[in-house]
Amino acid sequence: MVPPLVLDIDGTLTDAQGRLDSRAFEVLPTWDAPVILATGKAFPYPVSLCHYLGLPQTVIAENGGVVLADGEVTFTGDREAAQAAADEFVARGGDLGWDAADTANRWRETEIIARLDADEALLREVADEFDLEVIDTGYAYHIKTPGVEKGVGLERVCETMGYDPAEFVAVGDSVNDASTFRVAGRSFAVANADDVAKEAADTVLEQSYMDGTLSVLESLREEDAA
Ligand SMILES: O=C(O)COP(=O)(O)O
Ligand SMILES: [Mg+2]
Repeated sequence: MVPPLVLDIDGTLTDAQGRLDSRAFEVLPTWDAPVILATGKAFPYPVSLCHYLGLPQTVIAENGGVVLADGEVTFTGDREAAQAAADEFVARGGDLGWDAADTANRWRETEIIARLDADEALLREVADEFDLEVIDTGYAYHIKTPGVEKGVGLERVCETMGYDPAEFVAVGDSVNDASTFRVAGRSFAVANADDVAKEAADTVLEQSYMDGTLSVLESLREEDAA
């Protein structure tokens, strides 16, 4: 049997331009074990990706703030505090880089994000005053509740569905994947990963983006066939 997978989306299933790599449609629907998408993106993104991949909807969104397993959704993280911090950031002259109607925050339930060209020092200063943290995934700044992490989300999925986290193989590219790497049995950082992810991973891959991810999946299939 191939092992179950927990996969990051941006930087891991995408290309360098952030587009989903079409090879995901070949390899993931035919994977003969659970595939969990674990992302910093808002809830609708991984849900729709599962839908169009033809995968059961088991997702970790908003860096662990939202978990869907066995049809049950759980939310952790203080959205109101994140919103208050974001409002304060704007009141002090900061710019999140999106307006209220933007899809980046519109469906976000447990945290708020800012574009990477936002004033990072001010964002961190304000977040700190609200007992929140800021993480930089390479795709956005996330203003979030400390302790809400993808790895905790994976543990929740496993509790709900009766899986063992140690059986999972994780692939990811950034700081928000480090917690997943600690919980999963085996972990791989793609070559484009940031230093935190590379440090946390068991193995740093030679190839970037979906090329790296596919190299893991191919070797897992080879191990299974051996
Ligand atoms: O939402 C982000 O900032 C990054 O998303 P990811 O966790 O799928 O890489
Ligand atoms: Mg990523």
